[in-house]
Amino acid sequence: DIVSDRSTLLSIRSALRGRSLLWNITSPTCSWPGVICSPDKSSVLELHLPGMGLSGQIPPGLFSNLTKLNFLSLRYNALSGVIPADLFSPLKDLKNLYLQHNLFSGPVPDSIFSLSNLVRLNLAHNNFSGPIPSSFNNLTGLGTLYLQDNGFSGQIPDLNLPGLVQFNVSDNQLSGSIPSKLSGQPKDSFLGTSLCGKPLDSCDNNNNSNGNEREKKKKLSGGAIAGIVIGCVIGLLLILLFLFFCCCRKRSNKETTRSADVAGVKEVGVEIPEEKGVESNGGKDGFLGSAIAAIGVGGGNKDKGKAEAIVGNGKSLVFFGKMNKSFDLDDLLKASAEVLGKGTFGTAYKAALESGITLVVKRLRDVTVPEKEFREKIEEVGKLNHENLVPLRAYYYSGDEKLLVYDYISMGSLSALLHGNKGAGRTPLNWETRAGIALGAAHGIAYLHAQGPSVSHGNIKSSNILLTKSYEARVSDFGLAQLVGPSSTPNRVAGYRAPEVTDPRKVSQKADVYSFGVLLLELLTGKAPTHSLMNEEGVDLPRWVQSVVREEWTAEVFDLELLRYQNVEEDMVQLLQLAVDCTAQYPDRRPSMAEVTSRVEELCRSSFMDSGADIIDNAEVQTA
Ligand SMILES: Nc1ncnc2c1ncn2[C@@H]1O[C@H](COP(=O)(O)OP(=O)(O)OP(=O)(O)O)[C@@H](O)[C@H]1O
Repeated sequence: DIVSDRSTLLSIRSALRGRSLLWNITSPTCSWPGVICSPDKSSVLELHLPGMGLSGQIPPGLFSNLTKLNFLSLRYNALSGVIPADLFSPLKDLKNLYLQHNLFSGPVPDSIFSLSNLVRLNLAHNNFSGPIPSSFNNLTGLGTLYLQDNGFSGQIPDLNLPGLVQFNVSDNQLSGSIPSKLSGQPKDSFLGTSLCGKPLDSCDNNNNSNGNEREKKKKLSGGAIAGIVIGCVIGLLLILLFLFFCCCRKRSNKETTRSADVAGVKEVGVEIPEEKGVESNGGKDGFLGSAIAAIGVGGGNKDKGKAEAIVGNGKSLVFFGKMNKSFDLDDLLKASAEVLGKGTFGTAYKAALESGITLVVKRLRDVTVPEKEFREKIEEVGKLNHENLVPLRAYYYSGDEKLLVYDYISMGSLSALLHGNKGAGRTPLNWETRAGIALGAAHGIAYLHAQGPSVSHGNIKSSNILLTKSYEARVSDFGLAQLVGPSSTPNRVAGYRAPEVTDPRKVSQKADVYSFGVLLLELLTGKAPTHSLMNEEGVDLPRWVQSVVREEWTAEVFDLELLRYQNVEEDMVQLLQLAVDCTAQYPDRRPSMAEVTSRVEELCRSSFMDSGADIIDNAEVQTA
């Protein structure tokens, strides 16, 4: 019953150090973070303590009373030592056991093999050792068995688990042949071992090639020495030849300069230090004009000619709105440039003008619409004006070149911020910031949709949500999907695309809502949807989240960085619900963008009024 469950949880609290100490003994057991009870609150069904900083050894009998537990997650902690053999014996109903990313050592505890209801078992990224026990065969309902990155040795036993879908033993000291029942698993599941046989190379090949290689090594050793000597002599000769060539060139250069001075010729040039990432003509300078010409023409002195041709052909930049024409095409082409990235529609350059203004120039490729239509459509885009959109300042159109000029948004994209630098020194994105970004992006998209029922963005994803210094969201790249051919659409938009979309140039407003829903899931889970095919369940982000939520493991989906904040779970769950609604399979079941915006607004209001979203620091943990 709940009284004995509570006493077990309290002993867990005193045995394992970490954030679980924050369980407040004056509040009911079922309200403690990570504890999920049965609907009548009579027993604890799930215990989720991922990334709680738990450490130390687990004492025997620690889970003795939690007999109704079906989900136990202790992943991403620093728990260590040998797990007591009978630790899991009382947990007869356990279906999911997640112990990955700890420091456990020794053999797999025997009691695991008595858990006849177990469906998912993850022991990966620990220091478990010894052979992989054949008693895994007792777990007849097992669907997932992850043992990668441990110290398991010897052969894989003959496993006969009919329901096994996910299996991984990579990065262990295993050898011998892979049992035939596991030959249908992907190669990656066995890499970093000395195993052989399907899906890896056949064991015969392995033996032969090992033998051959050993022989070759023996035979080659004499020839190798001779080779090294000859190589050294040739190398020396080449160096001498090179030095001789350099001397000759220097002398001839001096002569040329002298003759130019004599004739009164002086070349004028602005020296700009070479910038990292500039796609320039052979890396000689960092001008945008040169970068663009280098791509179009291929190099040499033609670059200059090309840049001049763009300026000199009578056409010029077309400006939008109140943007005073403080620069012209010539200034733009003379700006020092840095490649920001290659996107669906072309390459984006950061261009720093001599006047101090920084802009972004997008060089479109594969523009499929005729000039008249292009100009009409881009004029429509230029007229849009909202604080949550990246303003299009100007464009340039010629037969060869189509350039779009935007404001430079200094903090880069949400994608880079969420998935870029995961190392030390990174500032975690807190709940308020994430909710604020969601709200800003929703406003921007809702404004686009308000222009008319046929107006949509068509390419909503985290690399198109740019952030200002104060983390305000600016939606970019709107209106471009209709201008370029479908062939140039890379796969990375796939994770955001609504299931009904077949032509990327025809994305409805409801399909935008779907993509926005995926973006919300990305903000909440910290997972990139484009990588989701590689996630544990092998499905896309919306389906993964839906399956987790359906089985009521909601806390498992959130980004670990978000679990550091108190009093916001309710709001996080509400935003998750909204994301799930947006990613409904059928378009008419999805809310409109206007409704989405008011729901995000509502929860931001409640979240920001409640100023309890503070980071729990270690000092508080110690004193709680
Ligand atoms: N106005 C801008 N200010 C700052 N960075 C920008 C700006 N526009 C684009 N970027 C950044 O430049 C990079 C390339 O952008 P681009 O829009 O060309 O491609 P993408 O967003 O990766 O893909 P797609 O073309 O499908 O939108 C991205 O990292 C993007 O965040």
